[in-house]
Amino acid sequence: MSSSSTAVLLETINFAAEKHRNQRRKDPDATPYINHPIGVARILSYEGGIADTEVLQAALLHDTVEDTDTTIDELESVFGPTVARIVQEVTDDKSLPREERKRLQVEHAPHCSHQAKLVKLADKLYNLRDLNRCTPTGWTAERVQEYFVWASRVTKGLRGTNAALEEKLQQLFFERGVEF
Ligand SMILES: Nc1nc2c(ncn2[C@@H]2O[C@H](COP(=O)(O)OP(=O)(O)O)[C@@H](OP(=O)(O)OP(=O)(O)O)[C@H]2O)c(=O)[nH]1
Ligand SMILES: [Mn+2]
Repeated sequence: MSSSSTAVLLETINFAAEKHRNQRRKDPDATPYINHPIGVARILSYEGGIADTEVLQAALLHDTVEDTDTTIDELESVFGPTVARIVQEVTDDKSLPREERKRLQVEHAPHCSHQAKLVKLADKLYNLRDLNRCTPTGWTAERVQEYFVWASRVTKGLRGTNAALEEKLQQLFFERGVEF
């Protein structure tokens, strides 16, 4: 693979797009899922000022292991150990019950690497903005509010990682009346 970061990022976007090709978001328009990982990487670059290529790659790939047939070993062989490790850190164990997965995110957030914390901040910021944009199919207003409350608990454990992203998250929690 070329060592230019532009070529590396294009290779990574293409890999993620192929992996998520049949997946859609839960919004009423069934937006292509790939819009989410691209948007998370773009938040890190454009709003967070992050230029670390491996963090941007991990953002692009962050839901491939959780939501597609991709394995951490595959990511390691294609993109190297650092990118694979960051994705591993932000991957939920889908064999666990939902409540347990949610609890573990709150518990683990403060212990993640700086690079993984950045991806987690941008992931939450994207998803909360998406909830403000429209309600996922089948979600009640209560479930949306619960997601904000839970996200604020995860985000508290990520403090001191990126001031710009944390301020934007804080504003979203404030608008919802959620303690942060
Ligand atoms: N807001 C929103 N979220 C959507 C939409 N479509 C898919 N999602 C995904 O749904 C997840 C949040 O829904 P939940 O019901 O709380 O989680 P679950 O799918 O893991 O059970 C997020 O997963 P994630 O990215 O892995 O993040 P996390 O919530 O697990 O941290 C988010 O990306 C959509 O239209 N709007
Ligand atoms: Mn995500």
